Amino acid sequence: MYQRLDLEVWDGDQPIPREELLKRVPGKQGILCLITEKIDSQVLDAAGSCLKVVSTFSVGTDHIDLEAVKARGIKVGYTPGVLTDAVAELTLGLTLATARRFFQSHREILSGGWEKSAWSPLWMCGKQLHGCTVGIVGLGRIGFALLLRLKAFQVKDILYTARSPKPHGEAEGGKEVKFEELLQKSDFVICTCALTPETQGMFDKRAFQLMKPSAVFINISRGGLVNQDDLVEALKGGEIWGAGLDVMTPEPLPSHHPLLQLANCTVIPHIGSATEKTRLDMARLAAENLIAGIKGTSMPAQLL
Ligand SMILES: O=CC(=O)O
Repeated sequence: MYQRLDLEVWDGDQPIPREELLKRVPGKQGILCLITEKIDSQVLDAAGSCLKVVSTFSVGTDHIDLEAVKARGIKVGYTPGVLTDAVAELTLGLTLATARRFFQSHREILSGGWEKSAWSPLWMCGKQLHGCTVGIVGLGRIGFALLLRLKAFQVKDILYTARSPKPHGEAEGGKEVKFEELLQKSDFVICTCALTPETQGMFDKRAFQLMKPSAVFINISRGGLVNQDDLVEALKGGEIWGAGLDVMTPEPLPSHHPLLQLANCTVIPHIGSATEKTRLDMARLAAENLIAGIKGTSMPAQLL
């Protein structure tokens, strides 16, 4: 039995402006949003009592006020699973790009630095994964997919933190430790955990001071996990060796931002899940969640 759904689509190049969103949501039964839209009480109230579902085109849901949604009995769909492999691959790529100074090396070619130094034994030296200890903060789907990939690099140890027991992490050779121990022992600290009120700002001055001065810090999760001023200081002061960021605050990062002035910081523009296949799979899943939420049938990926 077919049911007709009327769609109102924002197809601007930029995210929908807040005012426009507030103007368009009244009376809608479902909202399909991106991470660029803050879905809070104001939006939910503007939508009104017809609203049955918020379907986000993302695995992260920190842009949605989940308490406010829950209080109104509205369902939430998201896109876990379909992006795990793309993000795990990107994480590995960013780790290598940071540790082996890909972008810095490229800039050296463009600026004539290579012609000056030629091939020389210590020029552009970085860090290698082989034989190292890697710490994964948050062994969710993406953290675990990363763990599996890291094994192929023959790292020495893989440590991880997790909110609940992760026997599959141990079974694949990882070791669960406390956050502080992970920071102290890891040559690479890779953050893959969700942004929640508990994890907000967890990478602060104290965390960077606990890390080895030779440590590489990677964040592919959310910028809000990091106290960015503390990170800039840690990179400038040599408290850690380098950082690779796919996420930061704010996004987009202004082109004059201090993080972009640091030779030991590799920054890419939140492209973790950006492969053609993955973005299509996310689109399909978000649409299926939306339709199921409106029809009241079971959603393929329901968070609430
Ligand atoms: O950051 C992207 C996502 O949460 O899917």
